[in-house]
Amino acid sequence: MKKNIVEHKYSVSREDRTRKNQHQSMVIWFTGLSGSGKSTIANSLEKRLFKEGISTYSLDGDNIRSGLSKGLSFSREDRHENNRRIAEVAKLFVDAGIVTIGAFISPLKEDREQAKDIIGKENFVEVFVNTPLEVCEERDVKGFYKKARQGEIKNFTGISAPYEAPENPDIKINTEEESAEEAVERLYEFLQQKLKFDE
Ligand SMILES: Nc1ncnc2c1ncn2[C@@H]1O[C@H](COP(=O)(O)OS(=O)(=O)O)[C@@H](OP(=O)(O)O)[C@H]1O
Ligand SMILES: Nc1ncnc2c1ncn2[C@@H]1O[C@H](COP(=O)(O)OP(=O)(O)O)[C@@H](O)[C@H]1O
Repeated sequence: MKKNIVEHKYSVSREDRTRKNQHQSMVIWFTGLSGSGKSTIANSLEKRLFKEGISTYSLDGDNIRSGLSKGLSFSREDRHENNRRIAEVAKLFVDAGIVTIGAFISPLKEDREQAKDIIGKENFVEVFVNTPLEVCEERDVKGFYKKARQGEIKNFTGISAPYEAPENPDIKINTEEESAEEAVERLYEFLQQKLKFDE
């Protein structure tokens, strides 16, 4: 605890909110290259959970970068800070009793480990969207890969900046082999046990 800051104890706890919601809260953190399918699968998963009455919220790289992380670049240091801020916010959402779905490239193992430490490993589900670079580049949904190859975008993940694949993700999805719908169903099944709340 920092000097001159005294922790405030809240009267309503995470446990109270969990009991009210009748499900556990957690962060489902999607990592993968640009265009791998993170946002597509994360969005469908949120819809699926929401339909079942689960309290959810989505955090997405592009959206966070126009607000909370406005002004941050794609340098190693700024990605680190971006991922740290997201993790701190996600931690608050978990405390609020919400299943928080986040989609960020989060390319470095160290930064994802930092996020796990901030949020708590027991509250963290890591989903690796393992779509090969060639496929992401072929899709080129936003035209960024072409620009990165031409040197118009610097530090582009997979082209001129590293992506360190997770070694032990909770779930791995290869979108060449699995449709978004299939991936969502598999994730939904995996989450059933984790969401369970026993009085
Ligand atoms: N240089 C560079 N490298 C990678 N991505 C870039 C870059 N410049 C802009 N973009 C766009 O920013 C989105 C990724 O932001 P994130 O916050 O998820 O990235 S990170 O976790 O901080 O690495 C990413 O979104 P997605 O395509 O949805 O992954 C890109 O659209
Ligand atoms: N099985 C799949 N799962 C997810 N996305 C897929 C799949 N097959 C093709 N796609 C397409 O790949 C693109 C992925 O884009 P997006 O979800 O924005 O990726 P990211 O958020 O990782 O940048 C979308 O155009 C989507 O329709």
